[in-house]
Amino acid sequence: MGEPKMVVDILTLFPEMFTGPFDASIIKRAREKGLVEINLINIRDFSRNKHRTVDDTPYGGGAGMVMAAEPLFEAMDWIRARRGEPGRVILLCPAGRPFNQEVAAELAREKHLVLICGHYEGIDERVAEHLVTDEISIGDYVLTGGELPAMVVVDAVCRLIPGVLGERASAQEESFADGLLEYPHYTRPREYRGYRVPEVLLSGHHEKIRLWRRRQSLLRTLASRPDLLARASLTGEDRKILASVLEEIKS
Ligand SMILES: Nc1nonc1C(=O)N[C@@H]1CC[C@H](O)C1
Repeated sequence: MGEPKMVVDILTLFPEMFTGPFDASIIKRAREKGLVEINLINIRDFSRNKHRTVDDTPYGGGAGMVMAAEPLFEAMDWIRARRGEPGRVILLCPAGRPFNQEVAAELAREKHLVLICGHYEGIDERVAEHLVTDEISIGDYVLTGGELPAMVVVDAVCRLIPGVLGERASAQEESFADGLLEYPHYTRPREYRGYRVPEVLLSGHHEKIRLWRRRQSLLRTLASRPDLLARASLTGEDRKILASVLEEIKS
């Protein structure tokens, strides 16, 4: 097995949270194929006191606990000693850059990512100031820890690594790559409880099917995410399809 295409070191207090998602399906296969190496590193192993504490009360008072800097600095020293300077050191937090497909594609080009999963009220600011290169948020809500966000980021990034999805990469990538939502998918049977598959998909007419799918992507994006449509890279054909859709709506 050659060098993995990507190494992800995850600093977490709960490594056991990751066994399920990373030992199944596509991520599992990517690891077995040696396309990605995921190392779960327990922050508590780098605590330098006999009670193995990793948090403490906040300076300035206030409720809750703060994750201490020392174990994270020590863990980063250990990572650097083993594998050199990571490409990115990512802190998952609500204040971070909103995670999306573009960010996933950017991270998928890196050789070595470190993800830091926070807990408690937050992490000593010296970690963000002196260790972190990127703060990323998976959405505007507050979770109990950074582990689920880390799984989301790893999932979205790993599937973009060449060879992970194999030949199945196509459709989802194409549609999101140009910023549109996916067209609807159908499989056997042709009719189920009276619900039929659109005739065009049974026609074997590839050009009609391509056009129908593109129209569906445009319609869905227009209806659910007009903001994406405004930013999407549309072709002349797309604009014609949209014009005809808007005509139909008006009539
Ligand atoms: N939304 C998010 N996207 O990334 N991370 C989060 C998030 O809610 N993190 C928690 C906040 C306090 C605790 O430290 C962990």
